[in-house]
Amino acid sequence: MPFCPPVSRDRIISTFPKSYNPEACLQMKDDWDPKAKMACQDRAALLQGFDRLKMSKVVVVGDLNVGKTCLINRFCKDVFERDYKATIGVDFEIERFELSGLPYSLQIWDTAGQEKFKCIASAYYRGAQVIITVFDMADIKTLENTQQWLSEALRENEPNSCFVFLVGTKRDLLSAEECERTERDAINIAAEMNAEFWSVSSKTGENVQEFFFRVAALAFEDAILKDLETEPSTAQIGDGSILNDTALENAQEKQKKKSCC
Ligand SMILES: Nc1nc2c(ncn2[C@@H]2O[C@H](COP(=O)(O)OP(=O)(O)OP(=O)(O)O)[C@@H](O)[C@H]2O)c(=O)[nH]1
Repeated sequence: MPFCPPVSRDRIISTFPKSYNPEACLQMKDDWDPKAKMACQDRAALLQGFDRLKMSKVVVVGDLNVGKTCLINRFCKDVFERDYKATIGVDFEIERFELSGLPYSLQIWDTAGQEKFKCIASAYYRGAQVIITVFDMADIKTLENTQQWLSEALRENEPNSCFVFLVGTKRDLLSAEECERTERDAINIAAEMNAEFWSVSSKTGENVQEFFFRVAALAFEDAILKDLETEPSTAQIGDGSILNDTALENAQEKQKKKSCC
């Protein structure tokens, strides 16, 4: 099995993360899908699915200056940069988690919002499991543009293959009333986009970790369920049947050969 260093304690997700607002969420449930849960509990499912389960691609899009880079940096590095530095083309971070006892990573792509870099950035939309469309809660025009950003990102991906999130940043700049009004508008747009809505501040860190944990949990569970659909042998193992030692050794042997190749 490939070497995998331990995940830091604050990236261990053991319970299913809640949505920000039940009016605009992608899943109402408060626990993992039972099938996915069983597959995770099974050591053989870990070994067989390791290659494909380890990483999901997340693409972050939205107008320039809305706070995409700050959102990613707050989560991945716990820093906030006050001065604006435009992203040139794309950049990415890899963030490692442990979910239900399994290692899992998000590859988070930060794309440029500036028009002149759009053609470079859009080349990286393909193969996304998650699309995060970002707007600035203090600049309502940027909310109106999110649907355009989403359709451009979706165009590069298979239909119904992506989870979509709509994230409002800079909530620290708004009064409670302004925040409520903007969130109401955003929830309506999220419904049209079939997206889950979150309202965050990268400056204060409010809701940032909760948001990315939610992204990781939904993408991870989806990856496991898709894996069970495409590989019936894994599904059988995931049914909870107890493996005997020979079956487990065979699975380990198979995994060794895969990593070797
Ligand atoms: N007050 C406040 N300012 C923020 C927040 N997030 C970002 N900013 C500021 O907004 C500006 C733009 O942030 P970026 O993260 O660079 O914006 P971007 O969307 O990545 O911009 P492009 O790279 O051009 O696409 C910076 O000056 C940040 O300091 C926030 O939550 N609160």
